[in-house]
Amino acid sequence: MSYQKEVHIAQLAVQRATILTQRVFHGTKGTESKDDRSPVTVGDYGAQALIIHAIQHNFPNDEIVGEEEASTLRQNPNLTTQIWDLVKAAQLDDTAAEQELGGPLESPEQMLQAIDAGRSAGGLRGRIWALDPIDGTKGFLRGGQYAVCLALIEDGDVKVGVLACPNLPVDDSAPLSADVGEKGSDGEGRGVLFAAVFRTGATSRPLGQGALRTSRPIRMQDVPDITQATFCESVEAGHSSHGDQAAIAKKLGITKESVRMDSQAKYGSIARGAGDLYLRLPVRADYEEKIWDHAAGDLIVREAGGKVTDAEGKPLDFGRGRTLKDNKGVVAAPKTVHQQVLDAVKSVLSSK
Ligand SMILES: Nc1ncnc2c1ncn2[C@@H]1O[C@H](COP(=O)(O)OS(=O)(=O)O)[C@@H](OP(=O)(O)O)[C@H]1O
Ligand SMILES: [Mg+2]
Ligand SMILES: [Mg+2]
Ligand SMILES: [Mg+2]
Repeated sequence: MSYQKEVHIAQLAVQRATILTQRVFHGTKGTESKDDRSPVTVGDYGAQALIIHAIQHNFPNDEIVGEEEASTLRQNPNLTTQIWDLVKAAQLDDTAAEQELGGPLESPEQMLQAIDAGRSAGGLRGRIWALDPIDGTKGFLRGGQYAVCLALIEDGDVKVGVLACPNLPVDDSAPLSADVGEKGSDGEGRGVLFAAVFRTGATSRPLGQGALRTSRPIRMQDVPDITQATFCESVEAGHSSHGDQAAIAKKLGITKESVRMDSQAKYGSIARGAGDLYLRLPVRADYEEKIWDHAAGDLIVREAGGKVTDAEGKPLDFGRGRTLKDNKGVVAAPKTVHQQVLDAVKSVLSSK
C-alpha cells in the first residue's frame, strides 16, 4: 500500500484545523486572563471535529483514537454554539481540497458525534488514526509552540504521520533557539507542515494556504561530534525530567543549553536538522504516555534518518491501546549516535 491518499487527506485535514486554532488564538488574545484555559478547550474540540469529519468522509471503516470526547461539551450549549460557529467557518480556500475533506459539517449534533468518534480503544489490529487536536496546550496558550497531530497506525505500526506547527519557522534550516521554542509567533515566515509515510521518507511544506502541494524532503543532520549537539526537551518540568536530561547531556559532553519547547514540534525540529536530540525522561513512574502525543513525530523522525526508542532502547509500541503502556520515556536521535545517547541515558538512570 502506498498511503498516498491517506497522507494527502491527513495533510489537508490538519491544515484546515489550524485555520480554526489560529483564529481561536487571535480571537481571544488579550481578552482572557492568563490562566483561562477556555481558548484551548474551544480549539481542542473544534479541531478534533474537523479532522474526524475528514477521516470519516474518506475512510469510513477506520477507527480513531482522539484525545477529546464530547460528554462535558453536551452539557454546555453556549460552548457548543461557540465551537460550532468556528467549525462552520473553518474552510480551505481551495474549494477542491475542501470538497476532498467532505466539505463543511452539517449541524452541531454532527459535530458532537464527530468528536465522540475518537473513542476507539486502539490496539494491535486494523487501521487506527491517532489524533491530538492541540498538542502542547500550554504552548498554544502562550503563543509558543503547539502542533496539530495525526497519524495512521496499521496493525500496530505507524504508516503515516503529519504534524502542523503554526508557530515554527517555515525555513527548515532556521536554527533552534530559546526564542523559537518558548515564545514563537505566527508572523511572517511561520507555519510548517511535516509529513511522513512509512519507508518513503519525511517532508515539510509551508502551512500557508498558497502552497498546498510543494513538499520538500527533510533529513536529520549529521552529528560528527556529539558534544556540539543541540537537544530539545519539554517546557513543563512535570512532563519530563529536566534534571535527568541535564545529567545525560553533561555525560555526553554537551555544553549548549537545551531548547525547551512544547508539543511534537520537538520531533519535527530534529527531523529537519534544526536540532539533534529529543530527550523525554519520565518524572512519575506511573504516567503512561499517550499514543497521540508521539505517533506522528516518531514516524517523521525515523523517516528522516533517526531512531526513536524509550529509555530502555525499546521501540515505541503503538499497538497496546490508547497509551504506550510498555514504554517509559523517549530518546530520539540520528541513527548514528542513538546508541551513544542511550548508553548515557542508561548510565544516568542506573546511578539514581
Ligand atoms: N505527567 C506527564 N508526563 C508526561 N507527559 C504528560 C504528562 N501530563 C501530560 N502530559 C502530556 O504531555 C503533552 C505535552 O507534552 P510536551 O512535551 O509538549 O510538554 S510541555 O507542554 O512542554 O510540558 C500533553 O499533551 P496535550 O495535552 O495535548 O498538550 C500531555 O498529553
Ligand atoms: Mg498532546
Ligand atoms: Mg492535546
Ligand atoms: Mg491534553
